[in-house]
Amino acid sequence: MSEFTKTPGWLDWYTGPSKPRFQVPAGAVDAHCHVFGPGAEFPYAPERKYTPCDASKAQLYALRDHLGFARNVVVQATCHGADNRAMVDALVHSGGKARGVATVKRSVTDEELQAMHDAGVRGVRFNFVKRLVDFTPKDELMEIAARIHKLGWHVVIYFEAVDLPELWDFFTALPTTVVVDHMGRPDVNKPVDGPEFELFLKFMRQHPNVWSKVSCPERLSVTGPKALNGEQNAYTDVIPFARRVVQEFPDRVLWGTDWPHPNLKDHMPDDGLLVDFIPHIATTPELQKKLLVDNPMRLYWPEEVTVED
Ligand SMILES: O=C(O)c1cc(C(=O)O)oc(=O)c1
Repeated sequence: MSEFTKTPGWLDWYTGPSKPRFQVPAGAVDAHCHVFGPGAEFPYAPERKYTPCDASKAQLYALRDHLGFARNVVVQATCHGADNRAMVDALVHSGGKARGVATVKRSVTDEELQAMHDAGVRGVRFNFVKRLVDFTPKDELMEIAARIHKLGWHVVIYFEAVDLPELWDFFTALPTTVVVDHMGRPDVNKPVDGPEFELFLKFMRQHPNVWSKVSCPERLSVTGPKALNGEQNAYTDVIPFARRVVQEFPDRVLWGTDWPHPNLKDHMPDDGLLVDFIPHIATTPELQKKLLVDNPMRLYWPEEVTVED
């Protein structure tokens, strides 16, 4: 029994997801998902801002198989702080089918970084969403970025669209590949060709080292409809934003389920229907293969990618 009590109102992940109608290409990667604990084995961090339900590696990998994916990228969830044991445990029990993104402090040693690398970690996450984490000084983050750069890792950044102007100089000074979580959380009430999203597109246009996850429509959508009850046209208000990014930057986009969907307040999506969202944003087989196979393989399993000449 876990000693942890979930945050009031916590929504658990959806049990019994539907089988997607959209068949993902062979070798597809779910490039953004998490494990939570289980808390009895991997305690949640004292500094966490929420206490989730448990979501184990076995449950994650069962979902992977059910949805037709081949691999996962497990991103350290903020409820585990900089204690990466649950995520690393998931990687080492994946049979080489999972890579990870860690959260580290400046005090992390080179030996610890190397051990994480050996387990399959290939990036660190810098989080600027105030409801999720306390502020880490930018000079500390820059120091971490310089160290992980030497390992060939990248930086994953999570922030809200309104904060991009303030964070611009820091982000554009990062020496690594930079992967933006959930398209920088655009306000989809605003126009797709308005100044806020234009700034994000400019960020990607001017900086070829910046990639984006076109994930989390269930989090960004205001008007839905929700991915529930067989809905094949879910989250239509998010489609123009994600489609725009996929079309303009087809070689720098990633997709992930975001399972087990931390902190959703309104509904918990059927993950099978979330997969059916993909062809609405990557509209051709070529774009789908880049999004789901070629791009994540290049970033996370480059040693398996054969370069065609
Ligand atoms: O928006 C969120 O609440 C959220 C939280 C986390 C996390 O707690 O790590 O990760 C995500 O990708 C999204």
